[in-house]
Amino acid sequence: MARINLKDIRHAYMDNPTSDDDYALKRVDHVFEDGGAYALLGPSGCGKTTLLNIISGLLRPSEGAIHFGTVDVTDLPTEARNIAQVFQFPVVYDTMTVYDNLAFPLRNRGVAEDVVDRRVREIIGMIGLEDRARRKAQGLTADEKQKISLGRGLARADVNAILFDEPLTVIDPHMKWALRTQLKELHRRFGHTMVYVTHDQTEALTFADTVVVMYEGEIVQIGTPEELFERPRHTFVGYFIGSPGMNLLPAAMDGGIVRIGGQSFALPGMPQRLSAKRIELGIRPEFVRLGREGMPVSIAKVEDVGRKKIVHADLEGETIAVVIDEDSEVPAEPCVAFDPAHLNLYADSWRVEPEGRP
Ligand SMILES: Nc1ncnc2c1ncn2[C@@H]1O[C@H](COP(=O)(O)OP(=O)(O)OP(=O)(O)O)[C@@H](O)[C@H]1O
Repeated sequence: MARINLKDIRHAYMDNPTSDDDYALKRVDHVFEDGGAYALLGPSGCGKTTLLNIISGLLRPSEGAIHFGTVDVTDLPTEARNIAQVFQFPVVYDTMTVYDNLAFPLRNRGVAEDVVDRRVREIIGMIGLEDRARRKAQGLTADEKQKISLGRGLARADVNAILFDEPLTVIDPHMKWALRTQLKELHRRFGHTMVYVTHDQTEALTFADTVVVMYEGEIVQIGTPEELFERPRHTFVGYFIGSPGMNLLPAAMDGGIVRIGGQSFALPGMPQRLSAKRIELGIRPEFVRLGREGMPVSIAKVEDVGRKKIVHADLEGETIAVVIDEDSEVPAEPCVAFDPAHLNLYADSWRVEPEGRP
């Protein structure tokens, strides 16, 4: 296992990049701690796979260096980095049995056959393929083959890190949940450094202790699932995490007072003035109260989503989402009020950090 240190990494796929926009990765300076479970989360094209390929050695960064522990691996090929990788689509030996596929990475390293057997049995149980152990991979479903790929990635105990690139794409939704839980359990037991790429927030938030959110080639926030929910550092995180995402309302600020429409909010720890082109007030739909007091709204739509309802309303020309319990009623003359403890202020998309508070 190893601590992975990405030192001032930038990457451009084109020759002679000139502006920031020419870089698929603008600048990444970050440490993945030894034994941590990390998710790289972000929309398509934000640079997740580029970053993962730099860690695995499939790609050499245009600038910067990468260290595994104390070793500079920037110029080392993948084979020399001692990592396991699981890709989006199955990589299995069709003519080998499920058992031999899982044993392969261990036998390849000369691990004693009794240790191989113990480990392979453990992994086969974990991926739920006990009854297929002696069958050739050929003829298995894509779903089953991907479980073999996952199992192969987990087989060796002595790797520096295990890298997963959207590994559950071909797995059916029910099994996804089970495998994610097992991966987490495995992480707890063996303590591998794991980096897991996904564009699915549920996958990221349930798998990882720390989520690295990427947007347009940059890391916009690194935090626990709670931090990303409570205090999104960037409006993109507010919008991307949560279902529905955070409400962002155009605001003005003067003398430390934030205004939206006719309403004023005194937020503790805010500067007196902000020199930003765009100021927004962010509040999660879960922290908006719908009742008879506050700012009047008109209701556009009410969605029933199981145990909750999502109310979409119009507040002074802006659409706002509110989450209420399924048995709550929408009042005749509805108003919204914001829980001040959960208000976030954004200047040009970045959170204004209150002085003396997190
Ligand atoms: N081989 C390549 N040559 C040129 N541009 C590339 C190459 N690979 C990726 N890119 C570009 O780099 C940017 C980042 O791509 P990357 O695949 O890292 O994003 P991603 O977040 O992993 O997206 P996805 O989830 O769709 O795989 C994108 O604009 C993409 O078009």
